[in-house]
Amino acid sequence: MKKIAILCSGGDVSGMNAALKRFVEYAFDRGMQPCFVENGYEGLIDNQIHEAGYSDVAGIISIGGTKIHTSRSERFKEEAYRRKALENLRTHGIDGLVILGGDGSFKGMQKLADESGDIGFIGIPSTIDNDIAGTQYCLGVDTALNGIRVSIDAIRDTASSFGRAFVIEVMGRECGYLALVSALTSGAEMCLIPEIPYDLSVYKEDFLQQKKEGRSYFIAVVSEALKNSEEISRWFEEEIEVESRVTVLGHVQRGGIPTVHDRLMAFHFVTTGIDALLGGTKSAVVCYNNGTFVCKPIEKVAFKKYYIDEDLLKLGREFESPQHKQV
Ligand SMILES: Nc1ncnc2c1ncn2[C@@H]1O[C@H](COP(=O)(O)OP(=O)(O)O)[C@@H](O)[C@H]1O
Ligand SMILES: O=P(O)(O)OC[C@H]1O[C@](O)(COP(=O)(O)O)[C@@H](O)[C@@H]1O
Repeated sequence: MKKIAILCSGGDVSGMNAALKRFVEYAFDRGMQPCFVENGYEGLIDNQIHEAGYSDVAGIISIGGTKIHTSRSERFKEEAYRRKALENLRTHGIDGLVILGGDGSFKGMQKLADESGDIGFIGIPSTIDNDIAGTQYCLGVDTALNGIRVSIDAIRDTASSFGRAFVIEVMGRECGYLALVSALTSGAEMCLIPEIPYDLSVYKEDFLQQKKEGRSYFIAVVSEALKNSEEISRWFEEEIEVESRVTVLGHVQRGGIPTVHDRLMAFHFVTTGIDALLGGTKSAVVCYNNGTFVCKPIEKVAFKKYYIDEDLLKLGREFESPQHKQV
């Protein structure tokens, strides 16, 4: 292998820049020329490909987002545009491509790999949603969770001062992982995610009892997938008789200084990915499980449903059982 490239696709995450830095430095270490594809699959189609050097990655490790930009590309779903993308890779003499993205990006990568034959493709799970089957961890999740924690801690200050209920809507697309872990680690009273059926009448009995015992405020964390934040807020006002506000955390969850954990994970993901390309892998996704990084075929990753770990779900189910917490 002489030349390898990297691109970012789908939602950006904090830690992508650390991955770019490792990519450039490790490619040079292994005697290859690293290249950047700007702007995800859109840039691949439009030939936004250039060689990268040490100066391109100097000072970016502590910055969120991605220096080479990302995109969601409708054109890439059409074979004619993917043919153009492959032509561009060949023109630049690129033997391997590393793709930082989520399962959508990997589905696109699979098509590209099937249509290519000679170029190697490696996916690195990168999404704050942590919703990719086959890997326990996706790059960016730790930074997102820590950002959410800071927001919920701050909301608790005003919630307790006013004696209000706050319904905090957390991202995750169809997956409740971010909401569940955030609710558990911020000491929320309520957690609603698509993976756990809930019964508001059980919450009602518990919350009214807690109110009697002196609780004056509530924190509810709800997954964006349920699309019911306003409804839950009204429920607090009407059924629990406590003033309520909704906070949609939104895209603040996608930014911020990458945590140490995400920087380190970026290094391991990229190292494993480049080693796999050098070992002749033509198409795979780097997965992290129980402390180990391994490459798995895309079909075991992108086309399977992700399930939240059962131990976490068990903890999540405890939100609905009456706890009569004292404040
Ligand atoms: N079935 C598919 N075939 C080809 N390309 C796809 C497919 N699904 C997604 N992609 C490409 O991957 C990009 C990123 O996917 P998306 O689902 O938006 O984000 P993520 O990779 O984070 O899940 C899409 O904009 C599209 O270009
Ligand atoms: O930034 P956009 O395009 O509005 O998309 C929002 C979605 O992107 C995410 O932040 C991340 O999703 P992906 O990593 O799968 O792209 C989701 O949690 C959210 O639903």
